Amino acid sequence: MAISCSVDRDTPSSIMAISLFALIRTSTPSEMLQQSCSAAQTGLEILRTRLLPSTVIRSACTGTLQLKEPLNFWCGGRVKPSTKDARPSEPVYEPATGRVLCEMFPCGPAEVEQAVQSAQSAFKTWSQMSGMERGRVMLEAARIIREQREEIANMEVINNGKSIFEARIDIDIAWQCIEYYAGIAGTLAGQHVQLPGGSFAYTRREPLGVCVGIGAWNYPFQIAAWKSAPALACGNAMVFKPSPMTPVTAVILAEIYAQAGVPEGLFNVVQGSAETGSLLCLHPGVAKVSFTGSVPTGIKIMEMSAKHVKPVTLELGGKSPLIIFSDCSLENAVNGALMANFLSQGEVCCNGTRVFVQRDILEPFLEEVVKKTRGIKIGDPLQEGTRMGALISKPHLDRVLGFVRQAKQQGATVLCGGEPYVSEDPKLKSGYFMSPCVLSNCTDEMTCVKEEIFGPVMSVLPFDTEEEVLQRANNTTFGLASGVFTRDVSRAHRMAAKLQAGTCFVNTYNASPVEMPFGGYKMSGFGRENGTVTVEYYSQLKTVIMEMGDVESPF
Ligand SMILES: NC(=O)c1ccc[n+]([C@@H]2O[C@H](COP(=O)([O-])OP(=O)(O)OC[C@H]3O[C@@H](n4cnc5c(N)ncnc54)[C@H](O)[C@@H]3O)[C@@H](O)[C@H]2O)c1
Ligand SMILES: C[N+](C)(C)CCCC=O
Repeated sequence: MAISCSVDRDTPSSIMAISLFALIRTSTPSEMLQQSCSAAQTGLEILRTRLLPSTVIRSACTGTLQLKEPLNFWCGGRVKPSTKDARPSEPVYEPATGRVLCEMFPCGPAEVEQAVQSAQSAFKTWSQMSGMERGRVMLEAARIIREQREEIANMEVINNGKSIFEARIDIDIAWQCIEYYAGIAGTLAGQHVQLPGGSFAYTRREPLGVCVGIGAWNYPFQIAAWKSAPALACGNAMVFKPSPMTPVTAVILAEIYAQAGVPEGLFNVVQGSAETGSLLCLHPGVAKVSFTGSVPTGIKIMEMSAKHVKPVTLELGGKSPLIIFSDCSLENAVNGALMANFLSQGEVCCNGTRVFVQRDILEPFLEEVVKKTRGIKIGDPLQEGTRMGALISKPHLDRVLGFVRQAKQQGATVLCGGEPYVSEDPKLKSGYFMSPCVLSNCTDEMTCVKEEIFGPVMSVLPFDTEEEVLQRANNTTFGLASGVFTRDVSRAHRMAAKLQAGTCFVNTYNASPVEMPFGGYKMSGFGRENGTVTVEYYSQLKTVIMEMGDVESPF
């Protein structure tokens, strides 16, 4: 650890102006290679950086980091913001402290054009490589992520607010995803079909071209990996737009791909909000849009993509049911309910926030779940013992607290939490923390039971019979995930078959193996991420028909 946390603890009022480049580059800024992009004449300064070996800073402290480096990335390097026609920068906050971490410069039409051109240029090379060749480069990217796991996880924590414990898992899932699709790249193949008279036909699995990825803020690095890994494995290039609230780690992924040896411009990052995202969706040079975010934005993405008949993948929100039968292991069910509600401060799309509990075990369930929820350690997300960090922003925190207030007004009982959490640590006093909340006496009509809260709020609802709970669980426009706790195997399969959701967790919740497809039913979206099926969403099939004889014509 070249600069340790103790430096800051000794001088708590000082801000260590550590640059992100200091974390990941091998040279000083003056030594940095600065080139103009050969792919697109950007007229902007492209800064090519390389990741540091493990002797560099392994961690930064909460409340110390300031990032100065450009966050846009194309033509193989970070791109300095334009001096003319620049859009005003937007502050990016560190959720645990409320401090400004960096400034994000949104991309306008000119920058989006450059990024798309950069991707188009790289696509020409990448799409002509064999799957094995592509897979080898991706394996190297996965290896670098493993090597830089701690640095990337720290960055994720500082930018997103989740605990370091969880961020490490997110980074692991990201490299596993890239490794998985690296393996699949070499297996991509068409089909050969014999036709009459010695003629034959075959299919070619071809890439789509430049794919756009648009991400949400809850899993910034993981979402960038989930979209880029299958896209790149299939031979596509990508322009990725992270959420404006979490712009930091997608750029690190871009640097890692570059260091691993992808062609310059293969994976690009453009920063910005709705305007930048719209420019990407409407760009005629973009072949596909993969979106993760809310339902209302997903609808707009689909509308915009329709203009050029672009295929879309939509990973949207949810209000998933978790159904706990009285024949379950109560201890596992309580742990499952916590996993289903309080990971990443409850900011998880597939969370099982409608917890249906069979009436005869309602009381012991509530007693245990409240006891364990009260024991969740909230605090500095970079501390090892912390299990709940800060929510993403002050407006989002206020919104989540508003849902709790409204639930009380509508008759729910707050059994624990649901309050702003103020840490004794002075540096966290302006952070966006709240205590995890369990609501009882909920009914299906309450807002807290119907709407996605995207915060640490669990609504508990009693039920009596299997038929009744199935009907209530499916009575929603969402369909992302579902969960069942029972020891009855037949019932488990019956429920899994009848629940209208893209995933059903049985006697667990929020497990996320990269081998398994993830995605929604109903308004939670369509298309899938992870698993072999995702190849279908990032490639197209061409049929080639070969006549070996003469052409028989009726004319
Ligand atoms: N199903 C999944 O895999 C999944 C995963 C994570 C989050 N989510 C969902 O995401 C939501 C929370 O994330 P959020 O608040 O960032 O969502 P959001 O819809 O506000 O934004 C998502 C992304 O879309 C961009 N965007 C916003 N308006 C746009 C427009 N008009 N055109 C193009 N891009 C636009 C944003 O800048 C951001 O990058 C929740 O509903 C959650 O359930 C779903
Ligand atoms: C990795 N999890 C926990 C399954 C979350 C997937 C992304 C949803 O927000």
